[in-house]
Amino acid sequence: MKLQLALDRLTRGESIRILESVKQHIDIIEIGTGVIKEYGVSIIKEIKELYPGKKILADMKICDAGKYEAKQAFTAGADIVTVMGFAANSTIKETLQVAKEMNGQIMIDLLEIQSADRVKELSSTGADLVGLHVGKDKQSEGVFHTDLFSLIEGIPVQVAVAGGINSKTLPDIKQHKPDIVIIGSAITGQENPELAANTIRNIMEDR
Ligand SMILES: O=C([C@H](O)CO)[C@H](O)[C@H](O)COP(=O)(O)O
Repeated sequence: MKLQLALDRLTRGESIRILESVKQHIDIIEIGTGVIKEYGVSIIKEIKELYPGKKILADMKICDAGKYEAKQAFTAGADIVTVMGFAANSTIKETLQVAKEMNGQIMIDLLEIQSADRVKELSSTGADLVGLHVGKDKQSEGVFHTDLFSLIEGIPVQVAVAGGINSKTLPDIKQHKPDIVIIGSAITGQENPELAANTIRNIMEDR
């Protein structure tokens, strides 16, 4: 199980300060959609250069012009790029093709996808990594719940989970053995991000 740190709603300086304090606890650095919108894809390049040993996920949330946007992120140094599960199959396929050519990976964000049939269809296009995700705005109605795992039951995909996950909800989520746990605010929004990341890592590792 890998820990992905989501850098959202942060400045470049805040992102790097937090990364410096938590780097030993995390496996994947997610550069949030808003951060990419603020600084452009050059922030992907900058963070990859600072942390060459970490996988970088660019949360591009691609929903159209798949080839062009996936290329932008992979060229800048992303290892994984997100594409929305509601995008047209042609968009999904184009991004998967770019990932193959550029030795990267696509994570399909299942935000607001409610049908397992759609996940099956995505899997049949070649997608092998999906994200079960409760969006920031919807978290006021409830954060990530393990019920969401039913969407991928029996479908041969790796799974990431995201949406307000914290040290209290993680133990239950862990029982479902997700491949990647994505955590943002429960680390970046804390007074002591290093302590928060360490606590989360300890839960993941049963320490
Ligand atoms: O993808 C995300 C969201 O859509 C905001 O852009 C977050 O990175 C993801 O939800 C994890 O962040 P937290 O919910 O703060 O843990």
